[in-house]
Amino acid sequence: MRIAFTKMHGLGNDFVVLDARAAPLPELTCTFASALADRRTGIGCDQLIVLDHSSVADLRMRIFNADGGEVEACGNASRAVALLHGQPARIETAGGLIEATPGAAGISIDMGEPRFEWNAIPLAYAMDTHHMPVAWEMLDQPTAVNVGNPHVIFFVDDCDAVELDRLGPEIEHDPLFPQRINVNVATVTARDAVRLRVWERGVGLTRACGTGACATAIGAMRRGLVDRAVTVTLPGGPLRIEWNQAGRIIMTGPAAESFRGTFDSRDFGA
Ligand SMILES: N[C@@H](CCC[C@H](N)C(=O)O)C(=O)O
Repeated sequence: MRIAFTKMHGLGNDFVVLDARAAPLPELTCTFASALADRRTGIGCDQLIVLDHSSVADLRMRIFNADGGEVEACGNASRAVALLHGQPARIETAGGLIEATPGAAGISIDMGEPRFEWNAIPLAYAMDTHHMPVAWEMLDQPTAVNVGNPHVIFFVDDCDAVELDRLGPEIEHDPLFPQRINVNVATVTARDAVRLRVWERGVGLTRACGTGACATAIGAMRRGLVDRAVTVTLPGGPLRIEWNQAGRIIMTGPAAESFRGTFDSRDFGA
């Protein structure tokens, strides 16, 4: 079966986007998703995004990490999908309904409300999620936030100095996190500015993580380290994050289309 795809990215966090509304797709197995995402033998991406019809929104977005696992939310892909669809757009995800509108500095996404309860992160057992009494070497007392998907955030003096490629996988797979976790290391540089690096669950180090930026901004606001609107600068560039009066997270930033193509599904085990 020949399948059309669009290659897109948000700040270098890249996606292969398939549209099940345009033509039928093969079964979306873990093997198929990870084969497509493989940068040596596949098309290569951080996430496979599949669009489909929705009965509650304008469209539905399914998200598969590079390891093939299906997950609930992806901030950067939300902007990419909104760019493809046009805004305003209401997008159904496994993590909840999100809304995209055109913003002065790119596309704004209402990512919904953050959750902080230990079993909403989720953690394996009850614990204070604001200052978690845990440590992995020099990374200690993180905060945990669920913004549709699970994040743990460590505030450090210099996030560039953290060996995230070594500690990220260890923390991601710690039994404390029954659904695994996205690992964020952040440095607050001003009341409205944060630097961030992310080890993404099911992917590894990425150029940018939209939900990581949201979770980190909320974690920093909750600790009183920053004001209610901040610029979070990732290796791929900046995102503006606001926690508005209604308690909702608004993420604003760019998205871009890279190229379009087709592939034969049999080349990827489907
Ligand atoms: N790159 C994304 C996050 C994708 C999902 C994440 N790896 C997870 O497993 O939850 C973003 O921009 O938010």
